[in-house]
Amino acid sequence: MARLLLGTRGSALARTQSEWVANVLRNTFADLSVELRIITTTGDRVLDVALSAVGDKGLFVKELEQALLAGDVDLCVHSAKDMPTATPPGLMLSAFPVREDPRDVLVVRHADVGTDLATLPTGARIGTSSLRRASQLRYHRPDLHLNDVRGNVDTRLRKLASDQYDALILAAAGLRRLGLWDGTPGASIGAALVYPLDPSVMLPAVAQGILAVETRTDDETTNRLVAALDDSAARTAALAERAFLRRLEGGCQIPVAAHAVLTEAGLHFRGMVGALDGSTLVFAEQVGDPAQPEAVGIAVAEAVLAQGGEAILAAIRSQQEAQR
Ligand SMILES: NCc1[nH]cc(CCC(=O)O)c1CC(=O)O
Repeated sequence: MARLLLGTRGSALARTQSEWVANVLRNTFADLSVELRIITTTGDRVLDVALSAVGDKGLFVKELEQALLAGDVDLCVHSAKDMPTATPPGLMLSAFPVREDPRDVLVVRHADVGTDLATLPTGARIGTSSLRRASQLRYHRPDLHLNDVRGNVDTRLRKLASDQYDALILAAAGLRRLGLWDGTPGASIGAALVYPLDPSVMLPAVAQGILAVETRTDDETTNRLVAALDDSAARTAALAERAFLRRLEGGCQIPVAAHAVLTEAGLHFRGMVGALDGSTLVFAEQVGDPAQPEAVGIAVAEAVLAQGGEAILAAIRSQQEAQR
C-alpha cells in the first residue's frame, strides 16, 4: 500500500485545505494512505510586522519546499496566491485543484457599518495588509483609514469583533474553506456580516482561491497520483495569472491584481497595476486562447505596462530603493 506524506503549514486554513486534498486522494485511490506533516514557516513566526515589510511571498513557502527537496515529505499544499512565480529547480506545481470563490469580501463589524465600499461611513477603519487591497480601497474611498492586520483568519476576525477595525477585507476562499461563510451576501460570522466584493471594484490577487500542489519533478509515483487533483480551468487561470505577475514584479512588492475566467469566447483576462496611494489604477483586458494561458497573461501585462503601469512601477521601485 502506497503512503504519501503531505507537508502543510499549521494554520487552520492550511490544515483544512491539506485535509481536503488528502481526502480527495484517499477517495480516489482506495488503498492509498495520506498523512499530514505540519511545518512552521517564517511567515507563521513573524506576526508582528506588516507582510509587505518582512519580505516576499516566499515567507510561507520556503520551509515547505526545503522539506520536499530533502525528501521529508512527498507533496505540499499551498494557497497558490502565496507562491512565488519562480518554482525552485527540482520542484514543480503538479496540480491545481478546482478553484474556490476568487473574490474578496468585505466583513463589517455589525449591521450599521455598510454593505459595500460605497456605503462605508466616512473615515471608517479598515484592516488590510495587502498593497493590492489598499491601492483599490484608496482609489474608491480616499477617506478610509487603512490599518495593518496580520495573523490568520481567526485572529483577524477576533480583532474586528474587539472593535480594532470597522471592517476587514478578506479572501472569500479562506472563509468558505473554513466553513465560516456559505456564499450568501450578508451572512453573519458572530456579529459580523460578510458581503462579497465584485471583481470590478476589488480585483482579486493572482491565483486567489486556487490551491497549488507541489512535488519533486522526478517523483513519478507521486506525480501520477496527484494528477487526479488537477482541474483544467483552475490550471489555465493559475498559469495565466501567474505569468501576468511574473512579467510585472521584478522583485518588488507591488499592488497587482488579476482575474482569468474561461468563457465561450476564450480565456477572459483582466489585470491591474495600482499606485500605492490609490491615485491611479491601470487596467487592461483581453480575450485570448485558453490553450496559451501564459501568453494571454503576458500580453495583458504588456498592455498594462504600456498604458501607465510602467510609470507606476518605476515610482514604486525608486520609493522602495530609497527606503533601503
Ligand atoms: N494572504 C494570506 C492568504 N493566503 C490565502 C488566503 C485565502 C485563500 C486563497 O486565496 O486561496 C489568505 C487569506 C486572505 O487573503 O484573506
